[in-house]
Amino acid sequence: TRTTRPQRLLKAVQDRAIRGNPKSVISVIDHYCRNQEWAMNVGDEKGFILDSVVSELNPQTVLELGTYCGYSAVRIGRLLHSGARLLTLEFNPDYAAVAREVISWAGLENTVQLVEGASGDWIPRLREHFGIHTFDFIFLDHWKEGYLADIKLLEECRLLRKGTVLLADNVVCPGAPDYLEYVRKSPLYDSRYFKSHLEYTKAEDGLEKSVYLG
Ligand SMILES: O=C(NCCNC(=O)c1cc(-c2ccc(F)cc2)cc(O)c1O)c1cc(O)ncn1
Ligand SMILES: [Mg+2]
Repeated sequence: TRTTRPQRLLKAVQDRAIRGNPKSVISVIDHYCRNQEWAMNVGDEKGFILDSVVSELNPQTVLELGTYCGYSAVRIGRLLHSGARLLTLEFNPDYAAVAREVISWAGLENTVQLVEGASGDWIPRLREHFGIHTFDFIFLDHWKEGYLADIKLLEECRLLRKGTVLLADNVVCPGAPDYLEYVRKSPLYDSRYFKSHLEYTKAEDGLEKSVYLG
């Protein structure tokens, strides 16, 4: 049977990227998705904004919702200082299998931990299962319809603290209107939109950065 898009992306990484070199994994994926086959990675343009938010924050505990092929896990993981950890949740087992290989090829298996399952099931168990108190940084890039429910769950589970930064991908395309309305209206958040483009295209998209005020 035919290979899947994530499997073809992984083959490009294994054929073309340097093992243990996150920068080369990122550039191979971006070149492949721009020139051969589009894929829903956050990409280089929005990735540059993601990099600047992470670098400025220098977080110790990071949560990513929606791993897909592991591109943003590698982007974030490469910037974390020793001792810092990224926990990334992926529901789709086929995506998770590819992402584990991409994260390992980048040499980030000790920094990035991939957990398979639904975010709604895992969020209430993160504290007792992984000994996490609160997150410094959260990147939302999974089901767009799930963004709002999941941040409300994170609030309920007291996994946010004063100053926790949430960065949400695709708030314009495909869009997350209920999430945007909530973070922009709620007194619990200070929110700002970073205008950009849908990965590897000219269509508008952007990232919403929301600081939890607690
Ligand atoms: O779809 C699941 N995850 C991907 C979420 N991400 C996206 O959907 C996504 C989509 C797009 C996108 C934009 C324009 C377009 F024309 C087509 C797709 C871009 C992005 O940057 C994304 O991040 C999923 C499945 C499942 O069974 N269980 C849990 N999650
Ligand atoms: Mg996305």
